[in-house]
Amino acid sequence: MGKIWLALEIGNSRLHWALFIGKKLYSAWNTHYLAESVIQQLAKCQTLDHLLLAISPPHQKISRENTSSSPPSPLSPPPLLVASVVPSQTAIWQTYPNTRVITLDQVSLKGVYPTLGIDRALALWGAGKTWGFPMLVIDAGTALTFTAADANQCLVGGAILPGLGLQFATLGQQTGQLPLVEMQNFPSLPSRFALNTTEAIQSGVVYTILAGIKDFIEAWWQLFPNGRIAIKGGDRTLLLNYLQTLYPEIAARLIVEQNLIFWGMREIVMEHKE
Ligand SMILES: Nc1ncnc2c1ncn2[C@@H]1O[C@H](COP(=O)(O)OP(=O)(O)O)[C@@H](O)[C@H]1O
Ligand SMILES: CC(C)(COP(=O)(O)O)[C@@H](O)C(=O)NCCC(=O)O
Ligand SMILES: [K+]
Repeated sequence: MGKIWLALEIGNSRLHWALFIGKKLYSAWNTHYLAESVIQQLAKCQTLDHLLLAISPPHQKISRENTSSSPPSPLSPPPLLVASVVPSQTAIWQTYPNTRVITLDQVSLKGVYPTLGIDRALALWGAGKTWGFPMLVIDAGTALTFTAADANQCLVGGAILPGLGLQFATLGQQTGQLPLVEMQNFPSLPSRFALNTTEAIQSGVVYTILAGIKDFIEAWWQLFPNGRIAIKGGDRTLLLNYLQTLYPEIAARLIVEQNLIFWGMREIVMEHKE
């Protein structure tokens, strides 16, 4: 049985977790940020199951059937590999006794610039190494990002804009009269020319994000006709459903994979295998 390790992607909205056993991704899940007190407790967990319980989302216990019949041996804290774009959170996670923060210099992507988000670099690296370069990654997260690399695994570049949730939140919070629109997983698209405020907000945000995605994808295919595209992030399913309605030929060519960053982290672990 391979070495157990935990991967943690710290995004601006929430935490994304993965439990690896060797190079096998065993389980992946999301949680809110954890309180500092909870993080300090993690170091005291005596078994893996206790640790997993502490970092499980409410009502969903992440566990690993004990393959061994023997009682769980006292746990030395498993390695925790952290990729974070939230410096204040990164600092808190340093208190965990066996933390390894992944930094841009550890990602073998070429041509990166110093402030490139580690999440963008790792997702692109994970997608490219899994499905091949040239690769464009769309991350529908707190921010919606486009990040691309060419056939030589060299950064082509990308773009950053407010994600779906951020756009709705900004309209609701920064205006006097607009409601805070929650985007449940609406099966149907709003009317483009809406006749009520809520639908007008949905239309404005959704159609422009979809048009932007289409525009960047067409520009990508102009540059790299055989370029691949992968999409991750909390809004990926919602946006994919809409793309399937509006631009089915584009939707059909998207690789939908939430765990791109974890594939990128695994590449790094395997590259540096002692
Ligand atoms: N359970 C959820 N909690 C938070 N955001 C969610 C959730 N489900 C979907 N989302 C959507 O996903 C977006 C956050 O995407 P995610 O990839 O989780 O963020 P990040 O990696 O930036 O923290 C939010 O803007 C929101 O629209
Ligand atoms: C753009 C991001 C905030 C996206 O993060 P997320 O939406 O996943 O929380 C993150 O990639 C970041 O902090 N980037 C640094 C700037 C750059 O990539 O150029
Ligand atoms: K993200």
